[in-house]
Amino acid sequence: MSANLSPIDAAKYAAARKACDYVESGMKIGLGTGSTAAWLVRCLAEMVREDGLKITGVPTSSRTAEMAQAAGIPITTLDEVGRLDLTIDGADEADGNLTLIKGGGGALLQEKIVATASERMIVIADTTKRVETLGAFPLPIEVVRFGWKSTREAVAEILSAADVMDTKITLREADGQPYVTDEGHHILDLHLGRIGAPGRLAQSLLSLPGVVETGLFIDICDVLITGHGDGRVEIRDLDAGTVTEDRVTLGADDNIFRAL
Ligand SMILES: O=C[C@H](O)[C@H](O)[C@H](O)COP(=O)(O)O
Repeated sequence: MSANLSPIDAAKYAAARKACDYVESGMKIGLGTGSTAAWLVRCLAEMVREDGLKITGVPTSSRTAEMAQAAGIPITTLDEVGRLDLTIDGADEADGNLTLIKGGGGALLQEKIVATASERMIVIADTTKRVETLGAFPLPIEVVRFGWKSTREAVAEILSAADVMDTKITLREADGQPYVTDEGHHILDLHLGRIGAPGRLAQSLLSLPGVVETGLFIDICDVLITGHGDGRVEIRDLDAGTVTEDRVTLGADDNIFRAL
């Protein structure tokens, strides 16, 4: 390999590079947020620069917007384009039905809006994200700042009756302060251990007025591309009902590694 990528970064890169096979000139693409999505932005930027790929990106966070802009990917807003061809994003966990936990990076609300405005959503991940049952990763929920403590109490009540293993709730912080999302909300992280019924839990949480959105993505993701550190990728396509394997060459793309 041309750069000293850790196996986890190589896996993320492999998944992101494979996802680029689904991108065609002229497409409007939702650009995800996080360290895996950052690889996608680098790969797409390279295709724009070197292959003349013509795409318009709709970023799912201010961080991704800055990165895409700096990398030379033309970006616009969701309101400008309305509907997208494809969104490619990372995830914190994905189960066999491609139900996801997202929001580890705090961008779940914009990510869900962009993904649901897309014809297709592809999730790119390393193998650590693939789980049998969701819930080992704390479930982020975005809550309105006003009265967030009351919302936390109401969430605790819901959890006490839910099919989960643990019920601890923490307010996400950044630099010792409550974290504020791009949309001006707080995030509560729900440490549940195991989520037995994701759909029911999401519905109950969304019934609370202070809860804006949950990090549970249900029936949104169409394709999961899981990358391995040696360049192997597994492509699980729900629509096609197929699981296929492929390999991404690591090290052939010097420019992308130099751009790190
Ligand atoms: O809010 C952040 C997003 O949902 C990310 O896509 C998710 O946290 C995965 O991030 P990473 O690729 O850095 O593990």
